[in-house]
Amino acid sequence: GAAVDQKRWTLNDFDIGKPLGRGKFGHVYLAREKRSNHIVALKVLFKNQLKQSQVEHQLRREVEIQSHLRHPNILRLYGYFYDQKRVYLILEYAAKGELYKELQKCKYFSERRAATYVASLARALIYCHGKHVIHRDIKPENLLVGAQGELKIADFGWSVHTFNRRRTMCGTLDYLPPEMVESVEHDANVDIWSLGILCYEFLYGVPPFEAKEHSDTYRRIIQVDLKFPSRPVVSSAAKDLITQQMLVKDSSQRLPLKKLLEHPWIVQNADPSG
Ligand SMILES: Cn1ncc2ncnc(NCCc3cnc(NC(=O)Nc4cccc(C(F)(F)F)c4)s3)c21
Repeated sequence: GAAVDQKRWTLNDFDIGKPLGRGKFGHVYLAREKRSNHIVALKVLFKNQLKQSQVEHQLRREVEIQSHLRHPNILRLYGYFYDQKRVYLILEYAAKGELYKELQKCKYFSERRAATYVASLARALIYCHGKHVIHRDIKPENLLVGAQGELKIADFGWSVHTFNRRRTMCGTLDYLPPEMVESVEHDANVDIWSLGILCYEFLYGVPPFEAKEHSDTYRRIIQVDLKFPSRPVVSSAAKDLITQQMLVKDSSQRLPLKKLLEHPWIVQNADPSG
């Protein structure tokens, strides 16, 4: 609630629990806010690393953007605080952890599970785009799973408000659409491309343009050099959605997210509760 946002937090307000994961800039811990017993995730970032990488402005933008986003499939950022050496992000705790670990464990997802996740992501992105926010870094590492198995998009460290579309390269290459790889102007349609990459990866266990060398991935993206392995067997409805509607080079020809939710493959396979 409002109280959570305005209060000046300090580390003393929390009991720190087990580590949940480690990122490039710091670790994430399970934590409990002492007064409310509210369980949260606490991401600890080291100021000197943020300074070295000149990303402080991105962090401020993330906190600003996230403070206005409220959606069941978007991980909440409740607030932040800092001390001498560190910045702390107070985050919603996703009890079932990182989606990519689940994907590694079961190699690939069923069409029902993949469609359910894609529909949840589409609803979250429709909500973000409605607020002129594009995430730009939709990949399994940024997807978490809540206690009821629901998907949560996390880490808006690369998100921007669409009025200032930036051209910097961001995140891993695998999920970037041609217009970002060619670093031309880009808009909310970049997230539809990334959702197409994710849909492919949910169904096959690997992203479609994966290659040993960056230069090969780059070329495969630009050429939309898409191949479907013969195993696992995937319905033609799913393949049509990916090839005809999402991984389309001309960003204006990609299926609008609202239409995606009406696509037969989604309607027939996605669990409506998300
Ligand atoms: C692993 N795990 N398991 C359960 C669980 N529950 C909740 N959270 C978890 N993990 C944390 C997920 C994150 C959410 N938001 C983030 N935001 C961020 O990391 N931002 C950020 C960092 C460094 C630099 C920049 C900058 F400056 F470049 F912008 C921005 S990380 C969990």
